Amino acid sequence: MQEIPRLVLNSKKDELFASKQYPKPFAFNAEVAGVFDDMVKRSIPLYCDVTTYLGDWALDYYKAGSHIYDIGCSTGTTMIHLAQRLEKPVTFFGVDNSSAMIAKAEEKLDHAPEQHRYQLICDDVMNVAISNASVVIINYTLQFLPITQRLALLQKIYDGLCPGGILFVSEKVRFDNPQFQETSTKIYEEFKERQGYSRTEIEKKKEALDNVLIPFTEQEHKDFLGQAGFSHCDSVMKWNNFMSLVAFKGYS
Ligand SMILES: Nc1ncnc2c1ncn2[C@@H]1O[C@H](C[S@+](CC[C@H]([NH3+])C(=O)[O-])CC(=O)[O-])[C@@H](O)[C@H]1O
Ligand SMILES: O=C(O)C(=O)Cc1ccccc1
Repeated sequence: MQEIPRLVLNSKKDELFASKQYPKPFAFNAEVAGVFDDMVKRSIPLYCDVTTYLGDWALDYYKAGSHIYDIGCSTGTTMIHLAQRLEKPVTFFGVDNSSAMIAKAEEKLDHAPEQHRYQLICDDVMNVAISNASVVIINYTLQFLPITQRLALLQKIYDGLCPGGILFVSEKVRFDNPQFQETSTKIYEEFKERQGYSRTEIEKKKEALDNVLIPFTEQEHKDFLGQAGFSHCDSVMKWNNFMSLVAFKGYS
């Protein structure tokens, strides 16, 4: 059994929405990149657990010499974590359209293990070719893409995966039932308060994210993954309104 390394998280404290100047609408600019590691750790329930857990899945499905894509790689936390755990050599592709995030990822990858190759691509994922992939990760990123692009992206990922490869998807999700949606929102906001965010910070970020982060329901994710061609998919982790799914590309 493998020891799990600690995640490399190093940013300033996120106090963006406590200040007068904050990104509205929300954008992945230099200010956000500068506090991002703290922001995700305190805003996404089980963020560290999900990241180490996807490593457990990757270990079972990755192939030597294949490509591993992290779509919406932000500051490179997932890539460096995987790189530390995968022994056979692979090529990592970190894709993000925020130059501020890519700059942070470059710094983090300075200390990455040497058996792998790393390529950071600063571009919209819709412009990036995907090929020879054994594992593709898209964590908390599909939710920021225009809904009209989401199926096309999943199809492109499917086409770029080798048979037997997996896609690991994590997202904030919405509940169909309005009462469940209301309760889960309340529970999520209490989670944020326990993480040290004030009511004002929570409200201001919520406004900034309106129409920027558009969550699907669990069923919508499963439908889209099926339509994209995946032979099966399942939810593998869920906390209230955040979840992870794994989709498998079959051999036929
Ligand atoms: N069209 C796009 N093309 C490329 N990148 C994009 C696009 N839209 C948004 N992004 C990028 O997707 C990332 C989403 S954050 C991912 C966290 C990471 N996965 C993590 O597990 O640490 C999630 C969050 O902040 O909630 C940002 O860095 C955007 O710049
Ligand atoms: O959905 C929210 O309210 C969040 O705060 C999630 C989030 C985390 C990091 C960047 C953007 C959104």
